[in-house]
Amino acid sequence: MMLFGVTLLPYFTAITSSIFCVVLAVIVSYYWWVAPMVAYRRLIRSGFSGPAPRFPFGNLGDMTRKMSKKVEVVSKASSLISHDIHATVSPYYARWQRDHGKVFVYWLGTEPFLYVADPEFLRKMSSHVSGKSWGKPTLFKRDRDSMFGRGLNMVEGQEWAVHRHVVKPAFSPANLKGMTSTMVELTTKLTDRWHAMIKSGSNEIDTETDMLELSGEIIAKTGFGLANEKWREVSEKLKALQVTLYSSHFVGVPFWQFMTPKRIIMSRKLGKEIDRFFLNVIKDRKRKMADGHPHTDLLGLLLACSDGNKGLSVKILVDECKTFFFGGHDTTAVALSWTMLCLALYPKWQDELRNEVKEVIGENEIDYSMLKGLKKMNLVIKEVLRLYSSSPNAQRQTRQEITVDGQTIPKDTNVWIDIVSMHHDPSLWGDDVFEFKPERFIDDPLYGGCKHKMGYIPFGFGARMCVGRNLTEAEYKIALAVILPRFSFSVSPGYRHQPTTMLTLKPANGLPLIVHSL
Ligand code: HEM
Repeated sequence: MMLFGVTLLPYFTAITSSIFCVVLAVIVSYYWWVAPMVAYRRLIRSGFSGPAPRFPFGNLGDMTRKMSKKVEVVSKASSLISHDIHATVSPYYARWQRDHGKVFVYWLGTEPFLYVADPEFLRKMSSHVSGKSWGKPTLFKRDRDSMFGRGLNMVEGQEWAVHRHVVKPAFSPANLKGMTSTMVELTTKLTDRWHAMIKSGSNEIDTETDMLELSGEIIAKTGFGLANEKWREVSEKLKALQVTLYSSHFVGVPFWQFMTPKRIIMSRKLGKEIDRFFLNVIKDRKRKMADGHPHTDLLGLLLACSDGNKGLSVKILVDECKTFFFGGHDTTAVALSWTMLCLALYPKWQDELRNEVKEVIGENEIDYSMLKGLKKMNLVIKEVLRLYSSSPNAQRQTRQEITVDGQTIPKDTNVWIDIVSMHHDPSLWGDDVFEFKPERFIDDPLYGGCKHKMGYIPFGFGARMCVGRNLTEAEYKIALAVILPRFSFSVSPGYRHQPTTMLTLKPANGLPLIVHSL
């Protein structure tokens, strides 16, 4: 392009690039600064306070700094193990609570979150919101896409209602009854291995690893009909993905993906491999179903709903498989692991449960209908899930403006509900809050004497409450009913008590126990 003999192309290119940069800068600053700041100011004007954020890291600096100074509750003698774990698991929340109360605003990068550890506030906030009207934080949907995609725990609105309706029957008593013999068979296989190890002179067992393996195999066989050892491969990949996703301290910071490229590449790679695995599982099952194979397990139910125009797409089927495979084994495995620890710490309860199993089941084959007779075991599950909630928090995003006692929570606000904090709050549970006391659930089976009904929520709350809780109960009781009559166990001197959050609440240093055959 020429004007008065001068070529205009370089000017034109420079002007276009400048306009492009200005527009990009406006979009970026609007998206990452102006919009979150507007939402933040509305929360502050409504009376919420919180630690001061620093652009672009928000409060991540404090969170990672305090994380590295995390108190380590180390134990050589089991009497030194403390169940007062909130300040160990989330030291920053414990500290901010002291300064700002049980409801405050903090920032993950440029995303403000409303932190809630006050059950009355939670009740008021959620009382007029249906399951369909809750969202999930966009930040996590994006970050955890390779793990959950658009699986049940991440979707919302009508899509959530459809998914939930499809998967619910998989956890019906009739289906759980059908899974019992597989659960017994797999736990017995594990105990045979323990007997062999003990015979060969090695009686220290990493219970966490074994519980993960057990519940992985159970969900693989009962939920997806995977008859071979292939599930181990996907279980390993999901574990690696979990570690990869938790390896970044920059979640929520603009362009943070570029700060941790290895993490992004690794999580995408693992995500794709897991997708491929489940795609093959789905194809295989479709072939079998065409040959008349029954389909009452989770995968069968999902596939039965995938036919026709309104059915779940193959992509969503894969996402649900990932969601349930991960959700179905990690949570139950850690619940079983913490239970083994507590029973090792309190031999009185170990004996009581062992005697109960002998009374209720005796020499008979375990049948699903017998499980409800394990009443003391019920008390123990509840107390373990109070002290060591497998799911340490729940998250929501508001899809409508909500007002609580005159304070407005704007639409699209991220909400972080700290379950561990509420389960360890002396003002809700009394002076014995840090004691392991399953008997607190005898007179009050649902809430264990908690002063507020929303103060005990190991499986979440409202219509989005955990869909797999009956499966957990069955698996948990069957595993203990097989293990307890065969073994006694105590805490290994090598155990270092350090619960930590990695999506679920895990023992950071494994869970070695000393196991003896009975
Ligand atoms: C000890 C065991 C378990 C615990 C403590 C647990 C805890 C939770 C919690 C706290 C939530 C969030 C609820 C909310 O946002 O209000 C949840 C949701 C969920 N859980 Fe579990 N869970 C366990 C076992 C399982 C199992 C065995 C499965 C599947 C086989 C499962 C699948 C899910 C799914 C799919 C959701 C999302 C539900 C929805 O959004 O509608 N969970 N769970």
